[in-house]
Amino acid sequence: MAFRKRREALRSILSGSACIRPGSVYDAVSIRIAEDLGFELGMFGGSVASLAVLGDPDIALITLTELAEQMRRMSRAASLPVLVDADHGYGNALNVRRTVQELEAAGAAGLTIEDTLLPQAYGETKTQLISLEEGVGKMKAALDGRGDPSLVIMGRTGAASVTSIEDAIARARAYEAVGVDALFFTGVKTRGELEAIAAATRLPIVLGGSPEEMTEPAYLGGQRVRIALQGHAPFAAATLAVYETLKALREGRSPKALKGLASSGLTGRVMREADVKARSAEFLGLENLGLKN
Ligand SMILES: O=C([O-])CC(=O)C(=O)O
Ligand SMILES: [Mg+2]
Repeated sequence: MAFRKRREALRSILSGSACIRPGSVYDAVSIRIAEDLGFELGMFGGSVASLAVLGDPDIALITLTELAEQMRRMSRAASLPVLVDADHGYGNALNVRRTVQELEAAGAAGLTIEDTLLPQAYGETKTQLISLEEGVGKMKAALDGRGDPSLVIMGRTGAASVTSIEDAIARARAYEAVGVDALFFTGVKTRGELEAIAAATRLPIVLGGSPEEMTEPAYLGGQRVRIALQGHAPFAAATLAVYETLKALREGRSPKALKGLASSGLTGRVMREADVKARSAEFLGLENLGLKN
């Protein structure tokens, strides 16, 4: 699927009336699995990008080049539209513009730019925000960096849990006014807060994590929430699986006695083996490569 089609698919989620749950993806294998399971959208979180690429926590150590390269690998592996968490845009507003260009070229369907001060400032233990004015400059730069008008640009704020709901609303309205496509909120804790946000804004809403009282899709859809994240359990599951497998091997279990491994059928699907087989027959003159379907 051409990148534009992926972006249009994300746009149609945003302009619809339902709230969807994206699949958390972080590499070529996870995006193919999410695509095969019928997810409408992949979410490439900054936290899992950092884990998958560096094995490090989410503290803005990953570089734009590393993030974009991982996105490019996913874009090649599958055609599922992906929303990328582009953190603070890897610097000031001029860096944001470059970030948008790189992620667009890497095939992202959409991306978020947030107003968190990153990396963490010296001596500050709590999350800090940049000013509303600087946030607006970043959103304008993001829109200016877009070459394909179908690329979705979301303004993201965590103000709800850092300063106040009023501040989150003021920031969202300012980002809305400069032309972002959607508003992404983290730290919204109650239905009352979400309803205040929905009443004061007009763009589609994306929620990055929602507490128990806000998980009902019909309720969320009614508040203009079009995408609600649900964490990054797949990465945690994969980590445990690798841990348990290596531990069992280290303890002397024979590879044949291991549990919880992907079947050859599942591995073959993930590798798109049937396609490889067909291409090998056509281009290499190999009718039987011995590949399993
Ligand atoms: O975007 C998300 O999925 C939430 C987030 O900030 C991260 O995981 O880094
Ligand atoms: Mg993040």
